Formats: sequence, structure tokens, C-alpha cells
Amino acid sequence: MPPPQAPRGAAAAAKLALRDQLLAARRRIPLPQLGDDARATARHLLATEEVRRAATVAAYVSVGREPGTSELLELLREAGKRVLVPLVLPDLDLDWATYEGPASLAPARRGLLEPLTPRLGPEAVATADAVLLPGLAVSSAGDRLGQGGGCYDRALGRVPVGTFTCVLLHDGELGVDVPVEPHDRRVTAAVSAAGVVRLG
Ligand SMILES: Nc1nc2c(c(=O)[nH]1)N(C=O)[C@@H](CNc1ccc(C(=O)N[C@@H](CCC(=O)O)C(=O)O)cc1)CN2
Ligand SMILES: Nc1ncnc2c1ncn2[C@@H]1O[C@H](COP(=O)(O)OP(=O)(O)OP(=O)(O)O)[C@@H](O)[C@H]1O
Repeated sequence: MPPPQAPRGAAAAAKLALRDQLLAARRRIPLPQLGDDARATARHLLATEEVRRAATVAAYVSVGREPGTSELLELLREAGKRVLVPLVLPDLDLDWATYEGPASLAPARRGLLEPLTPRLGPEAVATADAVLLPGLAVSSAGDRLGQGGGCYDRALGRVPVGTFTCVLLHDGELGVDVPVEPHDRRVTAAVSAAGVVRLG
């Protein structure tokens, strides 16, 4: 880890600029469209072989203008799946707990909603047969830009190679030229209202 005062590398600086641009575009998405897109995205995901076969699915609780997951989380539970959602640890690593419905969530730092159910530990993500994760953009090779915590780079490092790792995006956030740093972990797929795309 570089010391806090060290200048950022070119890729890290380019990520900051690209994040600003993508977040500004998200703020222009009309709210009704978010709901429609979330329903279409959930339908595409539940139709995939990987999610249909999964006993355990790691997902996330969407906030703001992120691709919505509230219906997806309910549908996964109704389909009998064990659903894991993350909590952010002080070092920005992720812990995991089971999603037991909206009442099992509470407001947390950074405007997030986090589970109140017992913590399972950072390694619990390795028990997921499918990982559905947030992001701001993905390249056609599967390089993902996140919110800048490096949380999912750590979590994806614990997931067995070959696991379905799918980032949820808005249309227009796929096929972006994402700056890459050595710690970045690729995803195997992306989904938006337009459908699922296998990457890499
Ligand atoms: N809904 C949702 N839940 C999520 C994520 C997400 O993107 N969406 N995350 C996806 O990862 C994790 C939380 N994301 C985080 C992202 C950044 C920082 C953070 O502290 N960032 C530093 C700036 C880092 C930098 O740019 O150098 C900061 O704000 O001070 C913390 C958590 C876990 N849960
Ligand atoms: N495996 C790791 N262990 C420790 N720190 C890490 C790891 N991976 C990434 N980081 C740190 O996290 C910081 C942010 O990384 P990056 O900008 O790639 O986040 P991101 O992928 O956009 O965010 P997120 O994964 O939270 O959505 C980097 O400065 C990096 O040092």
C-alpha cells in the first residue's frame, strides 16, 4: 500500500474522473425508469442457468440510483435460495450475512443498508454459487469499475475461479474502457435491462 500522501498512479486518477462522469450520468436517469429496469434485470438474472442452479447467491442492497435489487432479493428468497448481502468492515473489506427481508436491514454508513442478521465472516462469500455485485461500468474483457473502496476486489479474490460473478449496470455502462490496476478482479458477466452479457 502506498503511503496516504503518495501521488495516485495514472490508472487510479483516471478511475476518479470516470467515476464522476458515470455518477453524473446516473443522476440523469428518471426514477420511473429505475424501477422498470430493475424488474427487467431481475427477470434476466433469474432466467440464467447459473442463478437457477445456485443454492447460495451473494448480492447487494441497492441505494440511490444504483441498479435496483429490492425485488431481485425477494425473488431470490422466494426461489428458496440462501441470499448473502455485505457489510463494510472498518478496513473496507466486506463481511456477509443472510438477507431475511427488508426488515432485516438497517441504515449504515455511506447511506448503505446493511443486514442485522449474524455476521458470517469475510470468507462466507466463497460459499456463493453466484455473486451479483454493484459497479459503475465494465469493459468488454470484464474489467469492472466500482465505487472506489476496493471492497469487491477483496471479496472476488476469495471466490473460486469459475464462479458466475455478474455486475449489475445501467444500459450504456457496458463496454466502457475501464482503467485497470494490478489489484483489480475481473467479473465473468454483466447484466442490465437489455440482458445478460458474458465477458472475457
Ligand atoms: N449498495 C451498495 N452496497 C455496497 C457497495 C456498493 O457499491 N453499493 N460496495 C461496493 O464496493 C461496498 C461499499 N462500498 C464502499 C466504497 C467506497 C468506500 C470508501 O470509503 N471510499 C473512500 C474513497 C476511496 C478512494 O476513492 O480513494 C472514501 O469515501 O473515503 C467504502 C465503501 C459494499 N456495499
Ligand atoms: N485485495 C486488496 N487488498 C487491500 N486493498 C485493496 C485490495 N484491492 C483493492 N484495494 C484497495 O482499494 C482501493 C480502491 O480500489 P478500486 O479503485 O479498484 O476500487 P473499486 O473496485 O472501484 O471499488 P469496489 O470494489 O469497492 O466497488 C485501492 O486503492 C486499493 O489499494
